[in-house]
Amino acid sequence: MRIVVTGCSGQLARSLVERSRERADTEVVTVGRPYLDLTRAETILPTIERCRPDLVISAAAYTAVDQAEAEPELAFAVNATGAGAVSEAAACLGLPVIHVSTDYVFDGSKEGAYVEDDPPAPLSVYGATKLAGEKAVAAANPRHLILRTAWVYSPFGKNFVKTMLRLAENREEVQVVADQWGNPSSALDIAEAVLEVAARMIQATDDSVFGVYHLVGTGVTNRADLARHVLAVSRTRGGPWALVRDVTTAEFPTPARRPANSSLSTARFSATFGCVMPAWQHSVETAVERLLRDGRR
Ligand SMILES: NC(=O)C1=CN([C@@H]2O[C@H](COP(=O)(O)OP(=O)(O)OC[C@H]3O[C@@H](n4cnc5c(N)ncnc54)[C@H](OP(=O)(O)O)[C@@H]3O)[C@@H](O)[C@H]2O)C=CC1
Ligand SMILES: Cc1cn([C@H]2C[C@H](O)[C@@H](COP(=O)(O)OP(=O)(O)O[C@H]3O[C@@H](C)C(=O)[C@@H](O)[C@H]3O)O2)c(=O)[nH]c1=O
Ligand SMILES: [Mg+2]
Repeated sequence: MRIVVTGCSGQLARSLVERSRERADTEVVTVGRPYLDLTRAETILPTIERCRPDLVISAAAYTAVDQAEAEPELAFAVNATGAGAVSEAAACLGLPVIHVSTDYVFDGSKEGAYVEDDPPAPLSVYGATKLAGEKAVAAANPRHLILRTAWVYSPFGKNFVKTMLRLAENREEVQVVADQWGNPSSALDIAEAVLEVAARMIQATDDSVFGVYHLVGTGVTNRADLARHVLAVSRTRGGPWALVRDVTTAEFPTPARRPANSSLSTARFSATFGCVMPAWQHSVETAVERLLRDGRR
């Protein structure tokens, strides 16, 4: 099977490429700017068509959560209009689409884990544009999976795990919010699960598998405890370390509001696809070890 993924340098795109190399029957091709630009609708269908894929993964997005507050039009163009156009292109070519969305569609006021049917109520421009993207993707192509993930980290690109290692190099202490709870998710683990379900989607003869699913690492934590785990692993492997001081969100103001609890239930995904994600602690350990060994890219 040949899969086209939007975005070339993205964490998930690069993880999909890496994981596909372990599968003889799977080829992943990434397409990005300038050839496929989500803000230039006319670039989308021809670029995807040229790759002759069996399935499209819509992973490219405007992911700068704070920056999005200052440029909502661009974030909307990429995350909503652009995502919808990718889904429509897939539909035109007779292909199913897997679109990646976020925990930030929720406001974080729920006690316990969000399920797929809980009402979304984004607090940020990024969250609102991703929610609009979900709707556009679903409207354009009935053969869609919308996978909401969260707190993604990997050896690639920008992410919280790499930020903590970098900060610890020059600081004795880092201040991290302890009142934001969620599910740290390894892009490599997500990629593995996505390639597993991709095959199922291509073969699906009825529409029952299509829809919205939550797909995150197993277990819930807060940002400060995540940082502490990253740096504890780093220290035992001879890497940088710093003390993590708990702060409140009020003490660490940012342009975008973020949910206090955006933990997601993966019960629907596991029940449908028989796939359980590794514990977040274990995957963080693997990622930190690799980052210390191979350097941060
Ligand atoms: N990172 C996270 O914590 C989470 C991410 N998600 C979602 O998962 C998906 C993958 O995230 P992740 O891999 O971390 O993203 P990254 O931020 O690592 O990569 C984003 C990708 O989108 C591409 N992109 C941005 N704008 C455009 C555009 N106009 N046209 C074409 N491509 C564009 C970038 O291209 P370029 O290489 O040219 O910059 C880049 O390849 C996204 O949909 C995101 O919303 C969901 C939950 C958590
Ligand atoms: C760097 C840093 C951040 N923080 C806080 C700020 C914020 O409230 C929280 C997370 O900060 P970040 O900006 O690293 O992460 P953020 O950009 O909010 O990450 C989000 O990205 C998008 C794409 C998603 O879809 C989400 O699932 C989520 O992963 O941690 C600290 O408390 N201390 C620090 O030193
Ligand atoms: Mg292969």
